[in-house]
Amino acid sequence: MASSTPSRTRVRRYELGRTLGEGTFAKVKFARNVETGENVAIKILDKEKVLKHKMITQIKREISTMKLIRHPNVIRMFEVS
Ligand SMILES: Nc1ncnc2c1ncn2[C@@H]1O[C@H](COP(=O)(O)OP(=O)(O)OP(=O)(O)O)[C@@H](O)[C@H]1O
Repeated sequence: MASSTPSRTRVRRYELGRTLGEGTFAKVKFARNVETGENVAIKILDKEKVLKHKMITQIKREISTMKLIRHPNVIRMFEVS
């Protein structure tokens, strides 16, 4: 029997859901880890915009900072790829 559930876009082990917000260089989407069932926000960078505005160094710095922060009032970054 055919399933009526629409197929969802997958990024590695994450199943993408609705868009939560958009910034200048990225879109943030709701996502679900299909292995653990955990819900997360996934940030997808627009590579062309990042390169055009020479933002790579700043973005790498933001990633390094986020990796260091562990605070109950700050979002936790799980992985970067
Ligand atoms: N962890 C998150 N959970 C839910 N929504 C989020 C999360 N992170 C970002 N968003 C939403 O996505 C939007 C875009 O986030 P992003 O970090 O790309 O840009 P920004 O820092 O808000 O803006 P800019 O990059 O233009 O300075 C945010 O404004 C927010 O609405």
